[in-house]
Amino acid sequence: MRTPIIAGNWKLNKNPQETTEFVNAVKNELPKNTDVETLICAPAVDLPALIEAAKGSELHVGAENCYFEDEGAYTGETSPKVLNEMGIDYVIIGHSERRGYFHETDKDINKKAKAIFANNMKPILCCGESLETREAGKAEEFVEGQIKADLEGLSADQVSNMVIAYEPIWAIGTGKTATADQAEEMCAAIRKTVADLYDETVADKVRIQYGGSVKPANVKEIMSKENIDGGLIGGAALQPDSFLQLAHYKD
Ligand SMILES: O=C[C@H](O)COP(=O)(O)O
Repeated sequence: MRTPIIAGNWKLNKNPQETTEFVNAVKNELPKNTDVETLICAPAVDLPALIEAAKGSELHVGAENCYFEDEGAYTGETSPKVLNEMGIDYVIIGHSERRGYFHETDKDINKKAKAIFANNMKPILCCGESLETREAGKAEEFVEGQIKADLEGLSADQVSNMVIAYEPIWAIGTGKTATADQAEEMCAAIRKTVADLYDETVADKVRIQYGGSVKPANVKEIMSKENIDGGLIGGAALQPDSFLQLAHYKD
């Protein structure tokens, strides 16, 4: 039985004070972790405020990115070792905005996944195709390639415990959601890729989220699909009311 995970990805939004205000507004209203796991992934500068405000609540805390080295001469990067020491649970890797704007490759993403596990945190691995790739009928093939490259060398136990987020680029921040059936079809294909690379047990355990214009109005239908175990949500996770509605999609 996979526990659903509703995660906010704040991207480059909010300062530490706004972070504290958000968490204080939601923390006593969240579902029990055993029912629906909730998570906020915030910019690195907001993480101390996020961790402090979330203490003792059901809310998990995550980073939006990290580097693959723990320390050294890497100006401007964020250490996975320090994220773990701070109390971070999850780190997003491979978001299409990082692949696109910051030229991150599957090799970088694979190294980051290994560094995150080495530091006792869990990666949320994003994958997803462009509109052009989808219209060429190559979405499954493209995402399968990303998954194979990004998971290379990870153990069955590691993959069982991570999260994969399917985020079609054409649905991010555009208001254009993939239909629940399109999202389910791709999440099922990702689970099959994991089964082919590992086995059915691993595929059955790994949690797969959908991301791309998820909002309170469509979350229930998306979450009703067999292979969708959660949402990775940008815009609709910025306001406490909206985040709480997403977290309580079962009610
Ligand atoms: O990581 C989150 C996704 O990029 C989705 O963003 P969005 O919910 O604003 O479309």
